[in-house]
Amino acid sequence: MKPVLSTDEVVRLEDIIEKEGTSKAELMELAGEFVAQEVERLKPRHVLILTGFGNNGGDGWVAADVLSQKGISVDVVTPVEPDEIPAVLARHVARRTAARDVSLYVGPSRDELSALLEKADVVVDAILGTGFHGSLRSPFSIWIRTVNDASPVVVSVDVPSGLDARTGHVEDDCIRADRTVTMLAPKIGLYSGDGPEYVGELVCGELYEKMDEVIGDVEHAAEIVEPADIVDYLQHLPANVDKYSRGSVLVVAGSTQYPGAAIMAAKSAARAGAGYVCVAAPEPCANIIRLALPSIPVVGIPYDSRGSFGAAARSAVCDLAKKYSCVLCGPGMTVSAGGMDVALGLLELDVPLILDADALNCLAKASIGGIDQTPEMYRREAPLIMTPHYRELSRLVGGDEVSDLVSAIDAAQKIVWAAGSDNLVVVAKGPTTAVVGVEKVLLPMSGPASLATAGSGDVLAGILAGSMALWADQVDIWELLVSYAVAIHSYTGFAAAEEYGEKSVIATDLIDLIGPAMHLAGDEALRSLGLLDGEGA
Ligand SMILES: NC(=O)C1=CN([C@@H]2O[C@H](COP(=O)(O)OP(=O)(O)OC[C@H]3O[C@@H](n4cnc5c(N)ncnc54)[C@H](O)[C@@H]3O)[C@@H](O)[C@H]2O)[C@H](O)CC1
Ligand SMILES: [K+]
Repeated sequence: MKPVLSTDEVVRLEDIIEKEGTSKAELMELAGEFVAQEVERLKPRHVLILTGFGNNGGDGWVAADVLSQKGISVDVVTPVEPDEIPAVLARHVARRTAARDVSLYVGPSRDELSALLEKADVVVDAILGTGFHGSLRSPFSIWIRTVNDASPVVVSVDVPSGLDARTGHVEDDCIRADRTVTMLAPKIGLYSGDGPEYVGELVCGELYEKMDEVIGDVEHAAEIVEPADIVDYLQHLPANVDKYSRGSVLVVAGSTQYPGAAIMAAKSAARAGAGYVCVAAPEPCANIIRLALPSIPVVGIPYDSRGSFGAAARSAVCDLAKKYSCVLCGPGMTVSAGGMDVALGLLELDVPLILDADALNCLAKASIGGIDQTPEMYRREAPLIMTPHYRELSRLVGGDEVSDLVSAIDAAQKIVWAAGSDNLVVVAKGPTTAVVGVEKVLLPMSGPASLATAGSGDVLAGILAGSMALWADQVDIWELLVSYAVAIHSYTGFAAAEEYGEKSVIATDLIDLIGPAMHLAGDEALRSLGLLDGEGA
């Protein structure tokens, strides 16, 4: 797994590295050399480097120096003369570079900048890095707009200028990078909010050769889950399995209004590997589900006047639930008094439980001021996975704004820290999904935008349930198994987009692609471990 840091932790890491004997000036030299190396790979004849007032600019000045010494023609744009640059380290490297064979442009007009952009093969954006917050001031606001209008090939240093590296928020404009070369470790803002839209391809220059020895000394905002990390869950089934040893899932879901959600979740659980799946649904919609899923038994449950779970549903569901390896509750069940009772009843049982969709909305309704204010409601021994999207997550914590990855992680941590259990995981679903446990925040591979379609969450919940049933006995870190399920869901999105077209994917398409998605994930894992060459087995 690859660590992702907050900007505060990057500063702490730099201090630790300095204590170990590598100064910040040396880090800037290494950063600039790394940028130059990445730019050189694009084989430019003419490079334009835009620098700011701070150390991000310093990295750009070093890159200018290195590239010019390699015989590449380099123009450097700076807001002030090198002697007037306020940041000490950046001023030092700017003075040095200015004395070399580079062309300097101090505070160019918009037209002058446009002319420089026109002759550049590659533009290096070293205007603003982790020190940038708030709204853009002149001249950078104008520079950034001019660059984006010209749309050249852009390599951003550390962070695309204009992006707040703490949150991923873009207030005004932001450089649209083709590639972002980030230093030491990726910053959380590159994955949050507007970040993914501007970052382009992300490359990390670790710079410090003994990174492994120091990276554990700082807190990680999150960790990226790589294909090799989930390889354990991609193994073949042992030859001696039977349908019970593969694990069983009870899907507590559906209503007259939404029988389809129960159908999609149950079928996905079966496709994800569970040996036996059963649906418990309000009686009036049970037959529709039976017709759609001939291989899956459906138990009719007492219902209310709207065709949702009714007053007697709790005991019927809980009696059944005890017999399964894992229970998924929520898809399509609507928010009703009976549904609320069912969700609260399942929380009291000693069975691995996934709460999704309306089960979470029921929970939010049953608590005052957020579930984190009443952790006893969900404190339990058996594993509990909650899978809210950002809006459901906001409701769960009493209405806090959840609008991006950073605020989603904060909200999810409130929930898991209140209970303090290793067996509790919140999957904060969004453009970048975070898997949040007490100790770890994992970022599994994100899927394509095609996954943002109605019913996609029901498929994910089913994949998660099927995976839990199959692997429950062998799990060390629940966050990792959950990340595996999220990654498989992402792969179904890529496979479906390829087959049906990006905009045309509907949730039911994803279900039959769960198997192929596992193959894709398996191939990728083996390839990254060096056990598979080329396009696949
Ligand atoms: N961490 C590392 O691995 C290394 C990082 N390096 C680079 O240093 C920058 C961070 O440098 P810093 O000087 O702290 O900040 P910036 O260069 O990002 O910018 C500060 C500069 O920006 C101006 N500014 C701030 N807000 C605004 C605004 N709203 N509008 C306009 N201008 C603004 C302000 O004047 C400040 O002076 C990091 O990103 C890396 O690229 C090192 O090189 C070594 C390794
Ligand atoms: K930058």
